[in-house]
Amino acid sequence: MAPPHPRDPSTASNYEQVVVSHYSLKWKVDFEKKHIVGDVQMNLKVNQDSSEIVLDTRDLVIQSVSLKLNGEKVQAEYALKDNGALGQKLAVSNVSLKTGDTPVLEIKYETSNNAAALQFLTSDQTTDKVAPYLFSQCQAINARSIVPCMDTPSVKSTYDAEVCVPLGLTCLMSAIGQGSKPSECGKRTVFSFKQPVAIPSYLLAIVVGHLEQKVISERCAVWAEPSQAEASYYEFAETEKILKVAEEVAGPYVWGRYDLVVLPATFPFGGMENPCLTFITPTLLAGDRSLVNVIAHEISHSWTGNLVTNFSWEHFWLNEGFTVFLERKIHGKMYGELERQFESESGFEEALVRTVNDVFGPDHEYTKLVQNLGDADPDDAFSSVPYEKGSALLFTIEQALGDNARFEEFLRSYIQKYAYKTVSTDEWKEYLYESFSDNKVILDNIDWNLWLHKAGLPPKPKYDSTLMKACKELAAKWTTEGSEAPTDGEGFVKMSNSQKLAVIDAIRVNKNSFGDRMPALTATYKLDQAKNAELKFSWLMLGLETKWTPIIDASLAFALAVGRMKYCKPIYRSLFGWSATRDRAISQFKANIPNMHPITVKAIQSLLK
Ligand SMILES: CC/C=C\C/C=C\C[C@@H](O)/C=C/C=C/C=C\[C@@H](O)CCCC(=O)O
Ligand SMILES: [Zn+2]
Repeated sequence: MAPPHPRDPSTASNYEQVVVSHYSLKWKVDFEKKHIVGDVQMNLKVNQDSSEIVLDTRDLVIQSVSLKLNGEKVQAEYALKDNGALGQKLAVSNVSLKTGDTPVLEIKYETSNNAAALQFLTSDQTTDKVAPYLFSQCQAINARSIVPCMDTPSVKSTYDAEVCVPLGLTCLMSAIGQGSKPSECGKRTVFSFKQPVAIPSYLLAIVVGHLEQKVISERCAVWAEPSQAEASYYEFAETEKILKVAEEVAGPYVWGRYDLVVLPATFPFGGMENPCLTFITPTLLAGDRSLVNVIAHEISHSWTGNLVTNFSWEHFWLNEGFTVFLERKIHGKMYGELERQFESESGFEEALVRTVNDVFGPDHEYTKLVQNLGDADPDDAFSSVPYEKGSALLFTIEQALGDNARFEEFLRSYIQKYAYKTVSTDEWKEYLYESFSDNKVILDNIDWNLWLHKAGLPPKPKYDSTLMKACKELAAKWTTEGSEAPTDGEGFVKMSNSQKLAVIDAIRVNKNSFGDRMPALTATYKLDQAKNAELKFSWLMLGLETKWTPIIDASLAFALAVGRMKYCKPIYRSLFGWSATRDRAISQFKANIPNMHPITVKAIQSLLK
């Protein structure tokens, strides 16, 4: 038997005694004051006798708290107490709750105007500049800044919501829309939602803005500001097709709708798997569908993450490593096994090796697969390690077992077993051993302690390098001293976008022998005109790493325009670390703080410490 769960360290809630089964939200979005005025009713279930209910909050102004048991109001006291990096805990005390009780707790509150989960944008800060905009990002522990809650992935609850927004704006949530009606005063619109599948708090999400919908299929649509609607529709037209392949791999899709919303450029991530409504960065609008792998990733979360959820953020790799693995399984089905092998090897070399060796260093705690977060903010530990080390572990196990079809069968049964639940690393491992009891010797050969609990790089899995070989050979022509660099772009032009990226990344790895070839590389491959954000980013980084001064303006401009942290964080890190650019970069960053997402500001500020 897997050992009992250690407590989730990132929540103050007493979820072992009491859980929230349902949240009923009434929100009024106030763009003038940049806050939400909220009323939440929580249906609780008492699992162990308790004299208190403890919730997570962050910067909330609590106006009233009332508790009812069997429809009768009960006397309760409440107090807010500082909880360090985890916010403030709200304890409702002096109550007598018995196992089996189902009390209802109602809290009226307001969010602060620097709520960690929210970015309010003025009209001028949006793409179309016609209306203000609001979006949320609750993962990992920011839901507590928009609603008092049990902010732990180990508690799953259904929710419904009524959200009152200014007339003319559209409100979307991580739920199924139930329509809208004019508010009582007629000056606003009230949108209603229901999420009938129990979700962890980090999947609560809201967007309010001037949005247009483009229908992709019966269950899929894309939402965007009108000027980006057509381009978004083109870019993500394959969503239904990907969803169908995902169902073949992972099982039936249980969430009803799968919509996308293309957010403003300040959105800090590539995508966020909010149920029924994935949030997407506009940096995916490459014009040629070349970055649609992010959609396969977010779709995969509909099973790994949203249905089978990591027990705590210490087991985040169970969300992300599995999702990357599934994303590449889907690509393998769509574009062939060689493509899956190539993407897996690229992920290992470009993301994992770089993060472990260059960003953290091989002894760093955050390079471990299973984390020991203690009272640290889980956001601080976020990196590509759980994504790539996690998926490399699954790749290694699949290869060792030597039967891909059976391993896929195992994935489906794992999803079925833990659907609607949470899972820890020990539970997953125990189920793996149970499923492959006839292959125990093979599993025992895996160095579990090294993979799960040691810092640094794991052994590199054996990939089929057919597609990677061509990239490395082309890159070598640029980095072999004494050899003649290519003078035409022919070989490069014929490659897929991900291969092009692998070429530039391989040059970055061997940049010390690249010399002064940056102008020639840029001109030969027209890299200064790249529309694909991944390629553009890699080109900028190569320029910065080789201290090519013409790259400075383009890098500053990219970091200013793009709030996706995957890009702006390494660019700022590099600019801050180069004496020729440090002062300019710091003043650009500081001047831009009012336009930036609070999560991104915090991340860039940490580079300056
Ligand atoms: C070990 C770390 C434990 C927990 C961290 C959990 C969440 C971190 C938080 O900062 C939120 C992350 C959200 C990520 C959303 C999407 C990613 O897949 C994007 C990856 C980067 C990108 O493509 O832009
Ligand atoms: Zn993900």
